[in-house]
Amino acid sequence: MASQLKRLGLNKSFGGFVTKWEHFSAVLGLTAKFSIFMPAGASNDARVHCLYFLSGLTCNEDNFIQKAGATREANAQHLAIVCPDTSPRGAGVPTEDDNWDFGTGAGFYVDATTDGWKKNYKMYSYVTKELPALIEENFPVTNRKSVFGHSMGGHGALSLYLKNPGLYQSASAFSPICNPTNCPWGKKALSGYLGNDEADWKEWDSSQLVSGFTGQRNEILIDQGAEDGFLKDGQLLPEAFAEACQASKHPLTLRMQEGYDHSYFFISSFVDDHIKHHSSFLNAQ
Ligand SMILES: N[C@@H](CCC(=O)N[C@@H](CSC=O)C(=O)NCC(=O)O)C(=O)O
Repeated sequence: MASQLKRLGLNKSFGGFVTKWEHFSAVLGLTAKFSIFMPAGASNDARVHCLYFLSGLTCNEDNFIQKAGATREANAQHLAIVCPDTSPRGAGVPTEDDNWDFGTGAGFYVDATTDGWKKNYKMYSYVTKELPALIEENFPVTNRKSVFGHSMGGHGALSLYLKNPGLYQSASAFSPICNPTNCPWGKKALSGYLGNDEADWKEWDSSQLVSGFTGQRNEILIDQGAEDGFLKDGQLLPEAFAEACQASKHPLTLRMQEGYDHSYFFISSFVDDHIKHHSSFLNAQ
């Protein structure tokens, strides 16, 4: 194991292992943490494909791996799961801890360009470039990967997949922020990280990116709780993404799940379906 990684935790789960790590991120300019699940039997002679899970507002590298109950099915499908943090920590921007939906815990998986934020808030480059390189160098994984996420992380999963044709085999999301240029969370984050020119926001909005996607149009799976308060508040806008997919002929399964909310009770109820969805693409060859 390369010396740039410091192990912070180790737990056995369904035959595999969850470990937690700290490293210095050159992209973020700060120490960063991530969790990773490695299924039983993974080794340098038996490398496994990798799922990246992007968490939502207020989360860190622990929420999904501890609360979603994903390790049983990941072990069964012989898939690793990597869970990065949701923002840089301790960047020292004066207002970064003032809001739960902007700044710390709310990096939105973009590369910031505005003064104050642009030095450290580079979660897009961290998740798409630096972290996979680190994982592929230090763990028994292939470079074949897929991405999924929740809420802000659902926006991250869809936008990273659509912005990087061929990088990910598949994408899925739980209650994603589908159209950030048109909802309060998204407008706040995109104006704060990118500035007030709305033309600059479009390249981070999945509902606008889907028409220009040049990769293989593999089916996207979205689960959305019908009783989700953030859906009712107009933060998620799944109908905008469904319309964009229909116009672009991008295959989409959008499941409205009766009675479910925005929580990890909802995520854990359907997480096995998402892991099987990704396995059908990742393990197809
Ligand atoms: N009161 C909540 C509000 C924040 C919240 O609901 N965060 C969600 C993601 S919302 C969109 O990105 C979440 O995943 N929370 C963590 C959890 O473990 O449930 C709060 O302060 O958590």
